[in-house]
Amino acid sequence: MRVAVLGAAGRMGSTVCQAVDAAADLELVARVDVGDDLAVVGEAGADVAVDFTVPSVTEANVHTLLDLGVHAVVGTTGWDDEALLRVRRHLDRADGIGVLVAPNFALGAVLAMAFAARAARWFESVEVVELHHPDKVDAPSGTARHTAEGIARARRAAGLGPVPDATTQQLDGARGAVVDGIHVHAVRLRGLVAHEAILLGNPGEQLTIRHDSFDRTSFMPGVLHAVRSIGARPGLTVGLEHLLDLG
Ligand SMILES: NC(=O)c1ccc[n+]([C@@H]2O[C@H](COP(=O)([O-])OP(=O)(O)OC[C@H]3O[C@@H](n4cnc5c(N)ncnc54)[C@H](O)[C@@H]3O)[C@@H](O)[C@H]2O)c1
Ligand SMILES: O=C(O)C1=N[C@H](C(=O)O)CCC1
Repeated sequence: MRVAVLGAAGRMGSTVCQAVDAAADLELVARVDVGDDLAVVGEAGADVAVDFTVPSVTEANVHTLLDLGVHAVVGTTGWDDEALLRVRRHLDRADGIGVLVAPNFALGAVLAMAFAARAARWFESVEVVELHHPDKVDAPSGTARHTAEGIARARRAAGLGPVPDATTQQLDGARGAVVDGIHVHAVRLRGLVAHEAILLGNPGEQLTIRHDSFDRTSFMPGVLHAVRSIGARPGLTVGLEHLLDLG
């Protein structure tokens, strides 16, 4: 399978290039970064392109890949519902092409999100804390947003109301961001890579579900699994969990 990497000079993109190069069944045919014409992806005959660029350009990259007839595995975060809908509509005109947008490719992170959604209905309170390196451009993380959305969906399905919060006087930002009614807090600290803790609270107890990525190699098995799988998944898929049999 022929693979192109967009954002190839970046922290994730360079790691993906190494992982693809090391895979016997995959061939790295194009490394794309700022200033490069995406046409090279088609000229190189890529079957799949992996996008680890920046939030401001990733949607445009995906539309170009669809025009080239290339499947896309997208790890870049910052996606909102409107952008996903535009890609979904473009896919209606791109027969057989698959796009996966996944905020986190680490198996442990995907499991942590699934565990949090399963636990959510049993707890009065839930908040999400994400912790990353200070070179990250977006906050909160795509993983935290996806986590909060899954928790909120589970709480709604169980008929739960809003999480309790008596705050009426605060400094701006003190309660973090709010994603679907779930408070999300972002820490940026030198020495960190990617970490998330989901805090679920009831009278007299707390359940903490935590995932840590200490190295970007943690994301690679998920990325390669997606590269190998996307050709059989036409349309838009959001979240690596849909490519895993989590039971
Ligand atoms: N899904 C996951 O598992 C996962 C894991 C880590 C990071 N991420 C996300 O991936 C993205 C990249 O993270 P990073 O740490 O590698 O960032 P980075 O800044 O190290 O890398 C981004 C790369 O994209 C390049 N780039 C910018 N504009 C471009 C364009 N128009 N075309 C091609 N390349 C372009 C930059 O020059 C840079 O080399 C972020 O959105 C981050 O949140 C996702
Ligand atoms: O390093 C980053 O940037 C990461 N971004 C993703 C996110 O925003 O959730 C995944 C974790 C690492």
